[in-house]
Amino acid sequence: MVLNNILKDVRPLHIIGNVEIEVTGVNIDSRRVKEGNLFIAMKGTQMDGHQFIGKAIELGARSVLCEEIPQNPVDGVTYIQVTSTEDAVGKVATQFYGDPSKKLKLVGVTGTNGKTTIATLLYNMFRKFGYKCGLISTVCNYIEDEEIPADHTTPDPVELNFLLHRMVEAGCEYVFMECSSHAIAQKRIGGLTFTGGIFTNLTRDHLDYHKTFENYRDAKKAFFDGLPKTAFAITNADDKNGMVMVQNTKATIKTYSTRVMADFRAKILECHFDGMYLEIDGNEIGVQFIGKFNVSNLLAVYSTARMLGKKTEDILLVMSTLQSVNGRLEPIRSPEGYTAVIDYAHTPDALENVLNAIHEVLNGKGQVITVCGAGGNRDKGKRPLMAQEAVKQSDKVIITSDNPRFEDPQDIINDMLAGLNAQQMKKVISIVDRKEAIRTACMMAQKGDVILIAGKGHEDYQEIKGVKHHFDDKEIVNQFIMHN
Ligand SMILES: CC(=O)N[C@H]1[C@@H](OP(=O)(O)OP(=O)(O)OC[C@H]2O[C@@H](n3ccc(=O)[nH]c3=O)[C@H](O)[C@@H]2O)O[C@H](CO)[C@@H](O)[C@@H]1O[C@H](C)C(=O)N[C@@H](C)C(=O)N[C@H](CCC(=O)O)C(=O)O
Ligand SMILES: Nc1ncnc2c1ncn2[C@@H]1O[C@H](COP(=O)(O)OP(=O)(O)OP(=O)(O)O)[C@@H](O)[C@H]1O
Ligand SMILES: N[C@H](CCC[C@H](N)C(=O)O)C(=O)O
Ligand SMILES: [Mg+2]
Repeated sequence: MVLNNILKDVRPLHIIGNVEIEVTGVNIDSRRVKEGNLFIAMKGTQMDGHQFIGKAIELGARSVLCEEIPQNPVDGVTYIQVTSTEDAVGKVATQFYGDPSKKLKLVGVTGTNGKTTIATLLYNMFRKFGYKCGLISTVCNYIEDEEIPADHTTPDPVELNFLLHRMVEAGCEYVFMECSSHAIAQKRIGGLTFTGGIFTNLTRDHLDYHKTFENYRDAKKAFFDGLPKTAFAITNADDKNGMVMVQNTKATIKTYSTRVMADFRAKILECHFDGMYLEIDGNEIGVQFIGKFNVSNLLAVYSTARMLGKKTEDILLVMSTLQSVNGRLEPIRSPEGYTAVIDYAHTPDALENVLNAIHEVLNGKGQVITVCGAGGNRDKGKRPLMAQEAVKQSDKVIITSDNPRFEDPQDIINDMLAGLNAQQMKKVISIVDRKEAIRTACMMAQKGDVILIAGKGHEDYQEIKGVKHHFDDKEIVNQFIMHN
């Protein structure tokens, strides 16, 4: 593609060189540059991409998009200077890949918890309707049946547009994607055209990155501010920030709620270990999910399907066949009669909700043993709060490691323990080795008890000092259950 065409939506401050050259690819990482690529220099949180311009040219970049043109420009290389490469990158990637989001019905999901659940359930539902679909999520990306491993919840703009382009080529009509707050703040979704957006909820997370709750909220809100008039914005009226999210959007606003008046409503009629009976918009339906928060998730799915033109009866029929998403409230029954539940809860709010869900079903008939930790190099403020939530609704708590990343695992555990008083500490033991912690929980559990293993869900690794070691909560539980 010709460079000038890729630059259609950006406003260059200054250009050196020829813009009529052919571009073979767009790249934000010098290490991946190939002959004829356009290299975009991004100012990151760790490094400044401008320092890699020379390296990118050595590897074959023939054009460079940057905020500062280097002092000694190389002959034969085209330099385009813009005010913000972060602003430009999405627009450039979109053009390079033929504006794929315009050829798809793209729906984005944002909020602290529930994004993966909702996006995955929508993808499963629309495939059951018979459409070709794509999914962009924390667990894995999909182009129809093809699995593409995910590094991030939301990929960088180049990878994202490449994925969407491949989805167009594969004939996909609908794509459901998670929009993380990092991705919105870093404009990874810049240049995309959304058919609709969904807001789940807002509780504390990622304050290490966003610094204040208000910044975090505004990052999420920016997604709705950017939706076009033709799109829909579906928001959770039960969340304190539900209406804040959509107050400046141009899109058509729809609300969902399990508590107050809203466009789409649901309530729980009955609740068992195998599922719930719900009333959605006046219709009764059995679903294979437990937990109040899953009613909100299912309602968000229902509202979206309605906004995408599907009929109530068709939606409910498919909804009753949907099953829990990998690592989200996934039960494993032991022969001794206790149940281990694997869940990805890694925020105080998610822990509270998942424990609520367990108690709703347990109904006082067994003990709850919780195994949890907190991730390293992430929001430290949530650690004591997570320990408090675990203790509040458990009979025993084993505090252990999650992904320590570059921190000392014992320091993270100490941060968690610092949230507890002497009385609460009586319920708690700490075991740094996560495998040992899970084994201990399995040994403690009696018939009728529930072990909650929280924080890692679908993850099949433990990240220690930059290395991902194979580690799968589900695999480990199954091992101990077999050998007991
Ligand atoms: C804090 C954060 O979001 N960081 C992301 C950001 O990295 P960064 O800004 O720190 O980049 P950097 O390392 O400083 O490098 C700056 C630029 O120089 C380039 N570079 C760097 C080195 C080199 O040799 N050559 C080169 O060209 C880089 O490609 C980059 O363009 O941009 C990078 C490229 O897109 C991402 O890989 C990186 O994700 C890091 C690994 C990360 O852990 N991100 C997490 C926190 C994240 O984004 N999580 C959210 C989900 C959170 C949730 O909701 O739960 C997600 O969407 O996954
Ligand atoms: N609507 C909800 N409200 C509160 N908690 C929820 C909700 N949905 C799911 N959870 C809890 O949060 C955990 C993560 O759910 P999910 O993976 O769907 O969220 P996410 O928004 O994709 O998270 P991430 O930001 O890590 O990608 C689940 O394991 C569950 O414990
Ligand atoms: N997307 C989240 C996932 C957290 C999962 C938890 N296991 C942890 O490592 O903290 C993050 O990167 O913060
Ligand atoms: Mg997710």
